[in-house]
Amino acid sequence: MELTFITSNEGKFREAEQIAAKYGISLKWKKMSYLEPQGSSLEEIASLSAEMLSKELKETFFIEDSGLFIEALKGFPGPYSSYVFKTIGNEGILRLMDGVEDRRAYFLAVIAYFDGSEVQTFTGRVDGEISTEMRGSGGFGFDPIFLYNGRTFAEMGEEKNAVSHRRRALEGFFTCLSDR
Ligand SMILES: O=c1nc[nH]c2c1ncn2[C@H]1C[C@H](O)[C@@H](COP(=O)(O)OP(=O)(O)OP(=O)(O)O)O1
Ligand SMILES: [Mg+2]
Repeated sequence: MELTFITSNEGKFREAEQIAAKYGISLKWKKMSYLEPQGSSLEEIASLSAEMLSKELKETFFIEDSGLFIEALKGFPGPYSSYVFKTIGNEGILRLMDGVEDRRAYFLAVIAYFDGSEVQTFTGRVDGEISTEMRGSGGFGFDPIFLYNGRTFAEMGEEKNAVSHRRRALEGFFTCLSDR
């Protein structure tokens, strides 16, 4: 089975491709950015984005909206993670967290799948902590500052795919497809 994944983010695509292969699914990368409406939750943003794209494209596809949510910062950067990463980046987040005791954070990924007639969403979450310094060279985005069981996602390499928010969201998606 082949599915089209629409994203401008190569890191997301590479990880999704590796995870899909474990389910015997191949992914076609439609590399493009798309309008992301402002929204209060990733679920809302992902489903609205997929609805808008479905009017434009006459094919089935899925997208993913994801983000880093930091408890001490009341969920920031959350739905604004892409913009925050491109502006202040990991260094900026570490500065905001300088001296903050509560390091709890989680990643969320929401897959929105358009099957030709409707949009369905699948959510994955992984809990961790914000490190006090950047560590590791693997992965992408906020991986160097996201600690999971003592290692950053950037230090975990492929092991990240076994526990990440992306793995958990895709697992729900692929399981639902196989039950159809
Ligand atoms: O596993 C991850 N490890 C580290 N950082 C991550 C991860 N997953 C999302 N992130 C961060 C970076 C990204 O820029 C933002 C998602 O923003 P998001 O709008 O979903 O993605 P994007 O703009 O990079 O690509 P696109 O919208 O074309 O799919 O959150
Ligand atoms: Mg985006």
